Amino acid sequence: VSRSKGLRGTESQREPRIPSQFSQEQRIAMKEALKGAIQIPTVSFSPKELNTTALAEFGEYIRKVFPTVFHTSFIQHEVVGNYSHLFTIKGSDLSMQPYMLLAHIDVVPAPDKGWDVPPFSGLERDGFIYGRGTLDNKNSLMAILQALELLLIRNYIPRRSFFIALGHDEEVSGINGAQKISALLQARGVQLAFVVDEGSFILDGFLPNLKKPFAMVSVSEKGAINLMLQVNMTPGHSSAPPKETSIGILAAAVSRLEQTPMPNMFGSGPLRMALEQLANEVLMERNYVTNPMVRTTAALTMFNAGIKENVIPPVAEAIINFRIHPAQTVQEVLKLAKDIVADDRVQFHVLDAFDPLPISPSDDQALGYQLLRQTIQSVFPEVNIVAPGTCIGNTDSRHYLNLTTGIYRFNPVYLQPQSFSSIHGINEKISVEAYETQVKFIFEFIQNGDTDVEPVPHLHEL
Ligand SMILES: CCCCCCCCCCCCCCCCCC(=O)N[C@@H](Cc1ccccc1)C(=O)O
Ligand SMILES: [Zn+2]
Ligand SMILES: [Zn+2]
Repeated sequence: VSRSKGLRGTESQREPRIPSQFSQEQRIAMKEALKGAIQIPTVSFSPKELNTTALAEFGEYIRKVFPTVFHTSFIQHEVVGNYSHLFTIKGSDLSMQPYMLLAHIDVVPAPDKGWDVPPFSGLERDGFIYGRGTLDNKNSLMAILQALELLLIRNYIPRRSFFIALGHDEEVSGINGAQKISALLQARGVQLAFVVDEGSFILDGFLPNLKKPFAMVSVSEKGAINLMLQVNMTPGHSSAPPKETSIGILAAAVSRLEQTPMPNMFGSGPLRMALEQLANEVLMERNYVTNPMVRTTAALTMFNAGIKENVIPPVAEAIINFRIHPAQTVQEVLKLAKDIVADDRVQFHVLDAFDPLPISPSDDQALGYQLLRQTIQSVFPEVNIVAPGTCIGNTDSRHYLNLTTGIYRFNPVYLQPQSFSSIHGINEKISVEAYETQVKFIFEFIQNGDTDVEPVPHLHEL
C-alpha cells in the first residue's frame, strides 16, 4: 500500500515514450471495435458445449480489426486448441525476461430476460456500451490488442518481449485454451517474469468505512471443491413413508452447511496488512460481496432426487461448490464440512478440488506488482491506495503456475457493487470513457514494461 513510485522510470528507457493520446477518429474506432466483439456470441455453456462458430468468427474478427498486430514482423501469432490465440511479441533486448497479458474470448450465457438492451447487441446508451463480456472479459481482450495496434502504428518496438494469451474456454475451466498455451510455452522453455489477468478492479464502495476507491491487485485466488453429497436409502411405496427419506436427510445436511458459515479468517492471507487498516471485520462478513474475502464459502448449486411422485426415492444427491480462503486447504475444509453435516448416512464424493493459489510477491522487488502500481498511479492519479488482495473466483491465470511465481489479477476499471452484480448477471456494461482509459492503461503498461528492473524503495503508508 503506497503512493510513492517503486520503479525507476524514463531514465532507463532507451526509446522516447509514446504519449497515450488518441485522435477522435481512433477513439470512435476503438469503441466500435469493442461493440463488434460483444456482438459475436462466444458463449461457453459447458466444457463440451462451446459456440465454436462464434469462436471461429471471433478469430476472423480480430484479424480484421487489428491488421497491424497480425502483420508485424516481430509478432508471431498462433492458434492453440483450435480457438485460443497466442501472440509472441519479440522485444529488442532478449536479456529482459518476458511477461504475459491474459484475457478470455468466451462469455457466460445471457438470456435476454431482464436486460435493458439485448445482451449481444453491443448497443451504446447514455455513454455506456452494453452487453455480455463488456466487463468479463472482452473489454480486456480488445483493450490489449487495441493498445498494441495503436503502439505499432506509431512505430513502437518493445525492448522487453511479451506474450498475449487469449483463452477460449475460461468460463468452463480453461483446459483446452490456457492449459494448452501454458504447456506449449513450457515445452519451449519459456519462463515468465509475471502474468497479468482479470480478477480484480478498482473497488469503489465495497467497504462501508472506506469512502475512497482503492485498487486491489489480486496476488492469489481462492481454491475450490465441488463436493457431491449422496444419501442412499431403501426405496418403497409413498403411501407408507418411512420416518426419514434420502431427500429429507440430504436436505437437512445441505441446510446445515448453508446455515453454518466456515470460520472467519479475517487477518489471514494476502489481504492481511491492507484489510486490518482498511476494513471492519464484522461489517465485511455481513455483506455477501465482501464475505467471500474473509472466509471459505459454500454454495448449494445442484440438487437431484426422486424418480416418481409415489416412490420413496432410493438416492438423493446435491453438489456444493466451496471456494477456499487462502488460509485454508481442501483437506481442512472437507473436515469442517464433515463435522457440520455430522451424519454418516451422507456420503462425501469430491468431484474435483484444488487448494488456493500461491501468493505472488508484492514487495518492492516484485516487477509485475510494481509495474501495475506505477501504471495505476499515472493513469488513475486520484487512486492513492493500491493493495494486494485475493480473487474470489478462478481465472485462466492458474494454468500458468508452471511458468512464473508472479501472477497478478487486475482490471484497470472502476467497479461498484452494482456493476459487480452485472458480471455473469444482467445489464453488464462499461462506459465508453472507462474503456478508453483501459486502452490507455495498457498502452502505458506495455511501455512501462520496457523499464529496467531497478525497484526503488518506498515508504509504506495508507
Ligand atoms: C477488501 C475489499 C473486498 C471487496 C470485495 C469485492 C470483490 C469484488 C471483486 C470482483 C472480482 C470478481 C472477478 C472474479 C473473476 C472470476 C472469473 C470467473 O467467474 N471464473 C470462473 C471460472 C471457472 C472455474 C472453474 C470451473 C468453471 C469456471 C469461476 O467460477 O470462478
Ligand atoms: Zn472472466
Ligand atoms: Zn466470467
